[in-house]
Amino acid sequence: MFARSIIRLPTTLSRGFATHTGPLSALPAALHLKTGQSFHGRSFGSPRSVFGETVFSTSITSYTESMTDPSYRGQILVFTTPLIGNYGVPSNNAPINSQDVGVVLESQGIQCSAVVVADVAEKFSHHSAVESLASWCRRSNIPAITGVDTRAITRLLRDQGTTLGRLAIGADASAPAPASEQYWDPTTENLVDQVSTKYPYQLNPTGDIKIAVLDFGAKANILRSLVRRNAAVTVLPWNYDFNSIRDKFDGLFLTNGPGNPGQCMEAVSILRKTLQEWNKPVFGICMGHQIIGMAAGLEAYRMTFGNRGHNQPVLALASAGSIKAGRVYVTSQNHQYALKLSDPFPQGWEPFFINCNDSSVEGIKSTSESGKRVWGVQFHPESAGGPLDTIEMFTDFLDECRLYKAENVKTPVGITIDAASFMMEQPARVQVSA
Ligand SMILES: NC(=O)CC[C@H](N)C(=O)O
Repeated sequence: MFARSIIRLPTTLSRGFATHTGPLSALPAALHLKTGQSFHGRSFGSPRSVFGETVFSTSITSYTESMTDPSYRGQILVFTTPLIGNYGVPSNNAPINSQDVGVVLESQGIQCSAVVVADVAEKFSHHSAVESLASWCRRSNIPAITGVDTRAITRLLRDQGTTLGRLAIGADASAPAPASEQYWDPTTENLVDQVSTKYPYQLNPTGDIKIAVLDFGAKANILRSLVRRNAAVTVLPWNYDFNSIRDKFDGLFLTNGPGNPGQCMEAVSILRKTLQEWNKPVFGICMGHQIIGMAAGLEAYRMTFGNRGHNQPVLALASAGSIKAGRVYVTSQNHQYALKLSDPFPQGWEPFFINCNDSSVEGIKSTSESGKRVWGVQFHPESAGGPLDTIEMFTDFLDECRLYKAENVKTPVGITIDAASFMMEQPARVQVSA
């Protein structure tokens, strides 16, 4: 349905651009859904078949960032934008310096299980591109399908909800679809444990404010956004006993992460204790926000098809820092779960943002009377990709940490974190994610 001619630039337009063509394989491919529907097309990635949870994203750009976002772990990612791959894939090697988080994209490599596109661009053109989407998928062992009607798939997923699927490649594509009990459900596993760092590590150790990060599968741009604002960041495994070392830090940050937050109850109990006994600022994004909410006494539930895209409008219900009550911010999102809007809200907490499309809870905060400084947002202020409407929330959080540190003489001003005193044995270079 999407004419192949739309990816052929007239020679006058393409002249002067570095354009490249990646040969596509002729292997057949099929996307099977557990609910019985199948879509047939051509393979352009690795020649292997996978199971996964089939989700769609409405983002029109940043396929490289989405595919490397660890929150997509276990998922077959359907792009609703018809032409994907036209600007290729950049090198993921960041220059080594003190503010380096080690990667250009959102983690070390592709995190989703597979990708589904209507029309993969065989030609790509961008000054930073080093390879085509097809070659990146093949090199990363990630299967991919093109030539399928992604509008029809998306309409199905919107009606029946996120659905377990199988991307079958080659001979598997012509074989019958798997029986419904054969579909693997990634949410039954603790995906966070697969992508969280196994060892603590530090970034920008000379920064002026010491922030601990509980890593549920951090997007690199969250770490960059903290480091670029001069935070000294210590990244900890998701279930690290933070309370045993919390006095070394001026603030705590909880990252995004894949799967069901119910798999992370260990982190919920650690945080519950932190919130009861510690008054320093705490900020969480997406999975981090869900963990904060659960520790505060709210319930998390699974949405029908979640929110994945870069144009989700959220209404601020309260003012804090750069955020003004009554304003609508356009946000980047990738989530399947959300916090339930309870009435009344747990004591000491209030809703912070609400989604303008589906009224889901998009943020919570501690009330000013509570004496706490805690925020969680369901959306991604760090973007990558998406709009930067709420990026200053990182500055707000670090400003609060600096203020608290300045006002409380008992905070560890001048204490140098002796990493060896609490870190496990670790390799020389620890990856941001598995
Ligand atoms: N981006 C995220 O952190 C996603 C959180 C959680 N895995 C969800 O789907 O709701």
